[in-house]
Amino acid sequence: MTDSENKPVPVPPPSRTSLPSTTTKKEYDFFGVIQDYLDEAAAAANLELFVRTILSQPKNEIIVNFPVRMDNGEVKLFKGYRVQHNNLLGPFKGGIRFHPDVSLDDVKALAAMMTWKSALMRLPFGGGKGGIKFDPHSVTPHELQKITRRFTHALGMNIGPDYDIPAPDVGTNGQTMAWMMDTYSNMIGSYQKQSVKGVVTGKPVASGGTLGRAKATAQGMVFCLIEWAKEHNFQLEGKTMTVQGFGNVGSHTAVILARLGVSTIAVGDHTGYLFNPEGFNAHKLQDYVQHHGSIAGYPGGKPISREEFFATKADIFAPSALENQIKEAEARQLQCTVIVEGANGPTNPAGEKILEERGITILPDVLANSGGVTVSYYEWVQNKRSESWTEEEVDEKLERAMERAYREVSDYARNKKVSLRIAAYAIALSRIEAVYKEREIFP
Ligand SMILES: NC(=O)C1=CN([C@@H]2O[C@H](COP(=O)(O)OP(=O)(O)OC[C@H]3O[C@@H](n4cnc5c(N)ncnc54)[C@H](OP(=O)(O)O)[C@@H]3O)[C@@H](O)[C@H]2O)C=CC1
Ligand SMILES: O=C(O)CCC(=O)C(=O)O
Repeated sequence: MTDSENKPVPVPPPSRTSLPSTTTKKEYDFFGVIQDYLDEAAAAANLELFVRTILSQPKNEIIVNFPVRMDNGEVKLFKGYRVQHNNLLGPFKGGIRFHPDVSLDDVKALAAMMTWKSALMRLPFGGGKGGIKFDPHSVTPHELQKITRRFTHALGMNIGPDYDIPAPDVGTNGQTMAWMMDTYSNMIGSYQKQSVKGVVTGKPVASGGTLGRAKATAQGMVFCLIEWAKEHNFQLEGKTMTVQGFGNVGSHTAVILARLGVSTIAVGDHTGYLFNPEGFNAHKLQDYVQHHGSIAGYPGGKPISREEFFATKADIFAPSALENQIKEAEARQLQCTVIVEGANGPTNPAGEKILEERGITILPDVLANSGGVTVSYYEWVQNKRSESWTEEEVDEKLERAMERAYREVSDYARNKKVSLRIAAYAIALSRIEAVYKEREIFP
């Protein structure tokens, strides 16, 4: 094939402005960024315009306002979202975020990314995402439970084990999923009041969760990094890493990589950043965060500024907090060889351009963090079949899935001369397109 045959065919602009946003314009247009990647990947994959048009907006955007009586007797109104982007390949699937910055447009971006992730990983799922706009750190455990249950009740039949299956994301965890499952089961579960385990994934193991889901996103990132390292003769043992966000994804990444001889020398969360040139004891720090809620006050590191954190020389950077963290300034400061995106959308396009110019590799979110939804699928299958797989079985399956996905993305990127991110999007889009075409939805 000649280079000119490989060139993306220009296609007309998409219909992204056809539907107005229902939220006020934010400083960072996350959904717009995801649409720009969609355009770029659509051109690389020579995607039919009708497919791109369908995928440019979510199928359903659900907004619920629901009241909760707080511990002091006051009734507060909360705003929750569930965006169902696409369900061509299977039920809508994706996490639930509790965070003060949750907005409809951001949830739309995250829901679209779930559609690409599921397709890339060959899962029989589509994409969805949800959230509630509030700070889970600012309420009591009792209030948190009531907010979760009220939200689930407000969503009602908009979720379901064969329709739309939530999972944890920022600010939520296995406990949140157990409350959601219980509320849904009580609401829907027939006269026998059966547990509808498959309505959510990421549950605690005793409540029908799978072994290996808690660490799955991090484990998938590590498998992806190992594949990249093999391809580039990059010896992981003895390398250093910095991690932004020390919750589920960030802390497990540090713990798993520590076993492979990678030392985490700087970490950060919303309370600040810490540096330890000798390397943190990732296990101890994870334990500390689980008991104290953040890294603040951890005795094993020196407080540093955000700028110092980004300028810390380390071989690997694992952004594992929120979107739009690596902008132009951070991209210039970073001194790593490879970035493994645990967070969704941590690098903005301006930052990405600079990183590319500087020769820093990005293992993109839709590939690198797809271990979470992949193991969620394993959990859903176990729930359907009333099975319990061992952690080894789960890890082995995940390893094979990540190896295959990495190979496909890396080969595509090389052949088509596009970034790993655009390659991952393009592969996903082509799979979705093939199904739309086979089903001949516009006869
Ligand atoms: N959980 C999963 O299975 C998956 C998660 N992801 C993505 O990974 C990322 C992290 O998710 P997860 O680990 O589950 O969430 P958690 O809530 O467990 O952890 C989030 C971490 O990010 C930190 N953080 C929040 N805001 C900031 C900020 N402004 N600056 C620095 N740190 C901040 C939090 O700090 P603090 O606790 O102090 O607020 C916390 O340490 C998200 O982008 C999510 O979408 C992707 C795939 C799957
Ligand atoms: O496990 C899941 O279903 C969703 C994980 C998720 O929200 C994500 O990959 O961003």
